[in-house]
This record gives sequence, C-alpha cells and structure tokens, in this order.
Amino acid sequence: MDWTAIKVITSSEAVEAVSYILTDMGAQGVQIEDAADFANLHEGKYGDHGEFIDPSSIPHRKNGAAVSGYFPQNVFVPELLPTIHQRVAKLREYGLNPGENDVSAATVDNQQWATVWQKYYHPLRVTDQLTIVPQWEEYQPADPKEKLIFLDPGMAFGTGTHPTTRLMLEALEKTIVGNEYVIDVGTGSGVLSIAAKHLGAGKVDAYDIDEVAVNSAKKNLALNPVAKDVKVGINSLLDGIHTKADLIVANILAEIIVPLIPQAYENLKPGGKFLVSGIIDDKAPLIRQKLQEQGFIIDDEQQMKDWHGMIAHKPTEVK
Ligand SMILES: C[S@@+](CC[C@H](N)C(=O)[O-])C[C@H]1O[C@@H](n2cnc3c(N)ncnc32)[C@H](O)[C@@H]1O
Repeated sequence: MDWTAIKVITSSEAVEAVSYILTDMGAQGVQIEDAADFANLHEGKYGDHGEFIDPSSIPHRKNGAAVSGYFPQNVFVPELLPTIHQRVAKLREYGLNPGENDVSAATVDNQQWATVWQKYYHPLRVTDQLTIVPQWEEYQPADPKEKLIFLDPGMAFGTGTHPTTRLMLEALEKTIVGNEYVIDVGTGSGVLSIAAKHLGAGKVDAYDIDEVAVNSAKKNLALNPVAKDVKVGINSLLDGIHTKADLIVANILAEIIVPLIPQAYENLKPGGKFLVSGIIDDKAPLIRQKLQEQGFIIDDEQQMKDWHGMIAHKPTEVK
C-alpha cells in the first residue's frame, strides 16, 4: 500500500497547531522541519553519538516551517487538502500566523516512511486491554490486564492508532466472549486479527486484496505467538467464501462495505456479529440503511473524530 505525505508550509509559531490538525485528520505520523530549531544553534556536539557538528552545514529550512503528515492513501487524501488549508487559515482567528499555508501532497517511498515511522511510533494503550507496541521497542506493561500487540507496520495500513482501527479494537473488546470463529476482511497489518486472538477468539481467518498487506500481516502474526494459527490470504471481500462465522470485522471505506454487507450476512451464523468501521461521517446513514435493509440489527454505533464504527448482528430467527 502507498502512503501520501501532505506537507503544509507554515510559520514556526503554528507548528504545534498544524501538527494537531494533521493528526486530527488521520495522519499516522507527523514530521516537522522548523527553521527556528536551527536559529540558535552553534557549532558543538550534537547527534546520537555526540558528533561535533556545525548546524549550518546540515540542510535545513531558512525560514518558517514545514509540517508533513503521513496518510494511508486509501483514506481519500485528495479530499483532505482543501479542508487542511481552511483549518490552517482559521488559525489566524486564534492569534496564530498560518504562514504561507501552501498545502501539497506527494507519494512517499518505503524507506522514507520507515524512517518517519520509527521516529514517531511508540507504545500506545489503545483500549482498556490492548496496547500496540512497535516491534523495536522494549515495553513493560503497567497493568496485568494489558495485552501487547507487536507490530512492524511496514507499508500496510493498521498501526492501531487510526480512529477507524481504534473503533474496531474497542468493538472487538466489547464483543468477543471466547472461542468465536472470526473473519477479518481487509486485514492490512493484521492488527485486528491479533487483537481478536488476544481477546479469546478461537479460529481467525484474515483476507486482504493487497499482496503487500498480506505479507505485512504474515510478518506481524509471526511477531505475536498468540496469533500464530491465524490464516491470512489474498481475497477480495468475501468473494467465493461460503462459511458460517460467529463474527466478521471489517475496517474498509464505506463504498467497499456496501457490497460486503450481503456477503457478511451470508457468511454469519444466526446471531453472528458484524463489526464495521472506515465509515466517514456523511456515509454513516448509507451504511445504517444498507445494514438494516439486509436484515442486520444495529446494536451499537460509536464515533471517533470524523469516523463511525458500528456493531450489528444477524437475527437468531432468520426469515
Ligand atoms: C483501512 S485498512 C484496515 C487495516 C486494518 N484492518 C485496520 O483496521 O487497521 C483497509 C484494508 O482493506 C484492504 N482492502 C481494500 N479493498 C479490499 C477488498 N475489496 N477486499 C479485501 N481487502 C480490501 C486494503 O488493502 C487495506 O489493507
């Protein structure tokens, strides 16, 4: 999967606010280049190993600041550009200088993303029981009920930090009682499958349409012994799958959830649960309507930032 860096040229004083805006809009990492960071530095010992460095010899911005947010490409990044521009312009109302407010997007290569990723990704307790831990970090749980999900996100979506993923992690935590057969559609990094196993699921099958995601999921499943028996494969939605699961979880964009709804209904046991997110605010009515038309009962809906997550079930008495 590709990533997009959205870069905002702004003023040094607006760096924190612009970083907040990018994170709020779904950026999974933020990188700051600020001329002010160099302004007061003189020749001296810097760097991880105390190297002697003249800061002026390091390529850097001569004025203002650039804040780059890293977005997964399947989150409709192009739609975000005008919104980000407007929100940065509004900072003036809070007494902050938005600076040039030039907003641009570029595709990011693996190497660049990996570097940013490692710098900004740290252990994060995402739900009451689940904590995401980057594979390279040492982490001691603060609470005995914490379950650790080790991830090396690579280029697949699913760091656990995006609101759409968090909605599903919370929904899994609320729903799983133990020994369920779970299907994870659009597994990305495999994060939801690993969470399901930690929470007590029995068998878990995971699918993704993207080969990079499937490889990333395999790698992450191997990092988490609890999930070593999860099966992961390439498949578009549940095409060609005919089974009876207790729970189906999918964090995919609303447009893709629509054709998944009848497939999920067919592949669930009576009483089975369907957990969905990836639903941006204005698409929530469509998904509610499609779920109900199919015969699902919606039990719960949560919102995090602009995103909705729903828990529905197939009635026990199916007409
Ligand atoms: C938003 S990511 C979710 C990743 C992870 N499950 C999470 O919750 O963080 C959506 C994933 O769905 C996959 N996807 C998109 N269309 C799909 C389709 N038709 N069938 C299966 N997977 C699909 C993408 O490749 C991507 O990995």
